[in-house]
Amino acid sequence: MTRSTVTTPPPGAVPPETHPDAPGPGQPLGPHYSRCFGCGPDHPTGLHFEASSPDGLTVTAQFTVGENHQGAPGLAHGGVLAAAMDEALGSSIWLLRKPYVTGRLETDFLRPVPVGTRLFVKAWCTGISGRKAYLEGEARMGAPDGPVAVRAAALFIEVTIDHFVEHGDVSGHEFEVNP
Ligand SMILES: CCCCCCCCCCCC(=O)SCCNC(=O)CCNC(=O)[C@H](O)C(C)(C)COP(=O)(O)OP(=O)(O)OC[C@H]1O[C@@H](n2cnc3c(N)ncnc32)[C@H](O)[C@@H]1OP(=O)(O)O
Repeated sequence: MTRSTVTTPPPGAVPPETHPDAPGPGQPLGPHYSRCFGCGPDHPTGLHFEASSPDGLTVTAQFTVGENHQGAPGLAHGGVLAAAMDEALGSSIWLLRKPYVTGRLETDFLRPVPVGTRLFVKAWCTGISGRKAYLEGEARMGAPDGPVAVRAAALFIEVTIDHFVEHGDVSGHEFEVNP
């Protein structure tokens, strides 16, 4: 995909290190918040991601594009697909068990995605530099080796828990700080 320097690891970036508390290979990652649009089982129209990590560094996830995810009639909305990429990328950096938020998200939309399509999403970290994490991902149609519909690259920024306490509403909610 066409990439900006903002989402490309700079010289000196180091590889990510999976936290020992992260789920083991093949174990489901589970939702970080029950009402998250990406992974929450209690979100009425969300993506209901089913995610795991085959190797402790990559995240693979699946969801089916539904009626509530349309832009043009019968086709997935690009913003929903971008949200799916954001969720997968955020899930992969949460394997480090440090809180990060999306600073920049770049997406290439390569194919239209009809309603009913099962999307196979994959995301991984390409490097860490200080508070900055560099991530890439892709979504394939119908199978893990199906045609690529979306590619993404992102810069995530490490924050403290205070970010969520100060800006969000964490009262009465059970959540993990990142997907
Ligand atoms: C309760 C439920 C919980 C759980 C909720 C979890 C939900 C997770 C869902 C998936 C993830 C998301 O969508 S998260 C939601 C979407 N994202 C957000 O809401 C983030 C909103 N933005 C921010 O809060 C802020 O801008 C931050 C934290 C990203 C950065 O602010 P900061 O902490 O003051 O840091 P700052 O000095 O500005 O930036 C640090 C370094 O990063 C660079 N940098 C920062 N942003 C960018 C950028 N867009 N493009 C390029 N570079 C950038 C700066 O140049 C700087 O580089 P240098 O000078 O050091 O070289």
